[in-house]
Amino acid sequence: MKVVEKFISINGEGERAGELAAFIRFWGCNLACTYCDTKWANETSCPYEDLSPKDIYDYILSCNVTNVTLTGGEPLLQKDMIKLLEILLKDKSLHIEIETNGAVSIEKVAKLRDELNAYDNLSFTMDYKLISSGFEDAMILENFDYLKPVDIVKFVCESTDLERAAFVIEKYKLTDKCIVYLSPVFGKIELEEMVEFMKKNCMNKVRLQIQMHKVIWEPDKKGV
Ligand SMILES: C[S@@+](CC[C@H](N)C(=O)[O-])C[C@H]1O[C@@H](n2cnc3c(N)ncnc32)[C@H](O)[C@@H]1O
Ligand SMILES: Nc1nc2[nH]cc(C(=O)O)c2c(=O)[nH]1
Ligand code: SF4
Ligand SMILES: [Mg+2]
Repeated sequence: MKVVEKFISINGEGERAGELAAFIRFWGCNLACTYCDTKWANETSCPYEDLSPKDIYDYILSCNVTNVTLTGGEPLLQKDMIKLLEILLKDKSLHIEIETNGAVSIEKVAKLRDELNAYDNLSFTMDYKLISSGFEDAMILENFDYLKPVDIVKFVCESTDLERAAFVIEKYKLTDKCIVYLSPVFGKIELEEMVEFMKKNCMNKVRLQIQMHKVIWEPDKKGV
């Protein structure tokens, strides 16, 4: 599997924000979002380590942390992802979070989670890419069918995206299915504007979420 960086940090996003996690960042993506903060990881010239699922599990064990974030790039493009998850899910002490872009089917992973009844050990944080990303047309809407209450759908927004985010949340009744986040494209929208929008649109059960690691460290620092 193509790994461009691996590190321990606090998780800056998601349900376990603030908790320590081992991060595995995989190389390559099928999208090229305008705002992507890890474009470097998607470049053909980006160096990577070729690690087996077992190598990755051994690294995770060596970290001595129980949360694991699989990210990228787009982690679900890695051909051994199911093998990796089969190994990780045998270890009931781990909680695995998969950051995915909504443009790759989550069906196989979701079905593995069903088979293993592993809802306490695996969750998706899936983006719904909005207009400003340039990739709304790539969204696979069937992915919504596989989401469970432990999962997150995240809408990363600029000002021009807010109305569309509210529309999609309502149309697919996402707050009834899973956790829903609105998150700013870093530095591109005032947080106050997002809160005012949430108030005006009575966005109950939707949460504003900020990338904590960009507050703690320089926003483009790698490995944190
Ligand atoms: C780098 S992506 C990797 C995982 C997957 N490719 C995806 O897009 O979900 C991880 C998360 O960072 C978010 N992200 C990327 N660039 C961002 C930015 N400039 N501001 C806020 N969030 C950003 C993405 O929307 C996604 O939720
Ligand atoms: N600290 C920290 N938390 C994160 N949560 C999700 C991340 C990601 O890049 O997907 C990330 C990241 O890059 N750093
Ligand atoms: S899908 Fe994720 S990794 Fe790919 S370009 Fe968009 S934000 Fe970056
Ligand atoms: Mg990141």
